[in-house]
Amino acid sequence: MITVHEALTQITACAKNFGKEEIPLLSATASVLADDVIADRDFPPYHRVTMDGIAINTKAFDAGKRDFYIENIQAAGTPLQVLKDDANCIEVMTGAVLPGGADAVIPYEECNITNGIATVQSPSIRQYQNVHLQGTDCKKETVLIPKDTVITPAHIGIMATVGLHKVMVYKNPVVAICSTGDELVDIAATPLPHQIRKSNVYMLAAALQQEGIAAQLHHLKDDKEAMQEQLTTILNECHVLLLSGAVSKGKFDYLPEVLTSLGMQTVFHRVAQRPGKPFLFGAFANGKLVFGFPGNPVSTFVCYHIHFKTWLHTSLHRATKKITARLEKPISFQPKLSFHVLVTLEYQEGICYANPIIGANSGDMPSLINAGGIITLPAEKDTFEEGDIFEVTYC
Ligand SMILES: Nc1nc2c(c(=O)[nH]1)N[C@H]1C(S)=C(S)[C@@H](COP(=O)(O)OP(=O)(O)OC[C@H]3O[C@@H](n4cnc5c(N)ncnc54)[C@H](O)[C@@H]3O)O[C@H]1N2
Ligand code: MOO
Repeated sequence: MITVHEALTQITACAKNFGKEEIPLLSATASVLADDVIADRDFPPYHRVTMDGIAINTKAFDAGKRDFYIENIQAAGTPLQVLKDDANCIEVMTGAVLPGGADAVIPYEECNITNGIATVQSPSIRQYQNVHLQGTDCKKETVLIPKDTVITPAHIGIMATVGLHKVMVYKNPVVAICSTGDELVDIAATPLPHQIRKSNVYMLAAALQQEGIAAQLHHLKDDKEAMQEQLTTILNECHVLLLSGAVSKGKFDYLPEVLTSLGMQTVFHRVAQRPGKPFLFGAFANGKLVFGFPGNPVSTFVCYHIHFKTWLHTSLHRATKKITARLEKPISFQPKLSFHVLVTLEYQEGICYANPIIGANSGDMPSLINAGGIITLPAEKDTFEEGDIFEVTYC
């Protein structure tokens, strides 16, 4: 049985490049940028007026002039005007181009305007006051957002400002999710006493939605031939297959055998971890991958977040969001396995505290309700103290 570290190394080595694609700007949030976003012009692109008022030449003010004849009005969105006489002024609006010949803006609050003359009341002024000078935020051709950045709404705004109505992002893999097991019924059905609803696949589909991936859901019967047929079709239509269940030692856990008969090479089966010990990872010669998560809901959930997300994020050049937190309660754990502990996360006075959620077992779906993250405790130790600091994977 391999360690979690070895499993993650093998999974990372199977990271794939699914190419790039251009998508509409408004569909790009949460995708990963595949090209740098470059400033198409200076920011701001012209000397931008930042207060409504009058634009004057400071030399006239310094020479003692206070009464300025108003030549014209420069509204935002109108072409550049030029002072005909440096002793005059032009009324200007916020967002307008600073008129040629002017080098300061005096807000209306500091002027008196009567009969077309603006009398400046400010005791002193500064050159370029209330002017956002061209190129001071950044120059044309600057890399504004480097590739490999996860796109946020703020980035959408920046891309809109440089005129990108389409964005080059890394292409997501096509993911199929299969539930397995004859005890599982549709979520809309009323289960018989010996049945349960196939909740795990919805949990996986929802987690993938957070990555911007719409996965296809399927169900495999506990029947070898039917499984073989269905898997052949499903594998033809996806890059990666996520399975929940049928990977342990049960009499009807045919999946590993069926997948092998279809040509899958087992990269590893069983990892020294709890939950998720029977986790299966396989690869086909054509590059298609299989993540076989153990069916218990917490196992499926943890294997997705610890293992699949590592593969997905490496493939998509995306960093997995992690923080460090302090253990709020001591934990003891006997078997020599890495222990993935679900935790709640809470901030107190700026420090993040991780409170372990010790569920009944990995079939305890409700233990996921308050889970904010997962801490992976190393197999080499069995006691972990309150206050110990660990890296947390968000979930
Ligand atoms: N003899 C052994 N038995 C088991 C071992 C072992 O090493 N030796 N490992 C145990 C561990 S650990 C786990 S985890 C489970 C994993 O078993 P499978 O991956 O084969 O999963 P199933 O038996 O199909 O299901 C387990 C459990 O989860 C429920 N389940 C399955 N799929 C779904 C779904 N889509 N939605 C909701 N619930 C699901 C299923 O009904 C079972 O209750 O094996 C142990 N046994
Ligand atoms: O791994 Mo099983 O994952 O302990 O329930």
